[in-house]
Amino acid sequence: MPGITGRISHFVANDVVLRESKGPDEMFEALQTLDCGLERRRFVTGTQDYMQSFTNNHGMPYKFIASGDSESFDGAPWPLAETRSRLSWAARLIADDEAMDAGFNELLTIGYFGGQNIKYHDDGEKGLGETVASLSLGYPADMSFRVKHKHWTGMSKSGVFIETRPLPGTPRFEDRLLAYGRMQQSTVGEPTKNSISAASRMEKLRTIAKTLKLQDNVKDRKPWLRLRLSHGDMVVMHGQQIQEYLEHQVDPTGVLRFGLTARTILPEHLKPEERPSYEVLPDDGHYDGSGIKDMV
Ligand SMILES: O=C(O)CCC(=O)C(=O)O
Repeated sequence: MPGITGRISHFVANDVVLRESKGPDEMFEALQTLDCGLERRRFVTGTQDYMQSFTNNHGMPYKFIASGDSESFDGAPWPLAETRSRLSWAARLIADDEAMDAGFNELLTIGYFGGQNIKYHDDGEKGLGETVASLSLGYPADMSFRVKHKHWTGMSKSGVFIETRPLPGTPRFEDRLLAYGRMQQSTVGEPTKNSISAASRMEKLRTIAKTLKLQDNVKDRKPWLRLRLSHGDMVVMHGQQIQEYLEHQVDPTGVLRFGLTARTILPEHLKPEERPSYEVLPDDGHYDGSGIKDMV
């Protein structure tokens, strides 16, 4: 993606993948018959509202927008460990680094029924690894990515110029890039030739937003990327900047879909009381894509 270090990869399932043993067809069937403990959970934001869709979480706890306990992969319905293994395999192909050696340690399952969806958000919470992958089962869905509000307009909602490199294609890109470069050269600290106080820096950032006539106008902000996720497809998002600059939403097109998303929760970011009582072992790596390799 222009200006962003990172990759979004779409793995399109073919008939071999769909029909293989423990593949998406069997998983979809099983998720409808096994008790997966899907439930509507409350948002963690203090409201008493429930999320529309039905969720559960396995492996390390994920401090998601919805509250609720996490459960061990041991004893979980088989499609969940199978999904973890497939997503870890896909992510290793994209993220060729040690961080993926143990595979993902967390899996969030979302069941979407008639008309439910997940609105724009990012998966860049503190304490997450920089690779996130998901598997789609059931009705197709549209996954859309768009530039976040502040990165689109170039300023915060209170009118302060933001100090991150602008993305090509966003309003006033050239001017913002120049202003960004200049601001990078001045530091906050003891007054020196290049240094200014925090208060005058803030004032300067407001002035830049006004001078550049940045507008809090997002009507031209169309999705930058739209993927039609069919049954069995996987998506791997790799790179912290994808989550920093972009947000995504997922809109199922039919009455029943499961979206299973795996992440790496960095244990050092969990408080002792947040750690699970069970051990989350590395993924056993049993899925190796051999069904597809055998075709070639
Ligand atoms: O349903 C999906 O495919 C993805 C859900 C999602 O965006 C998330 O868990 O962050």
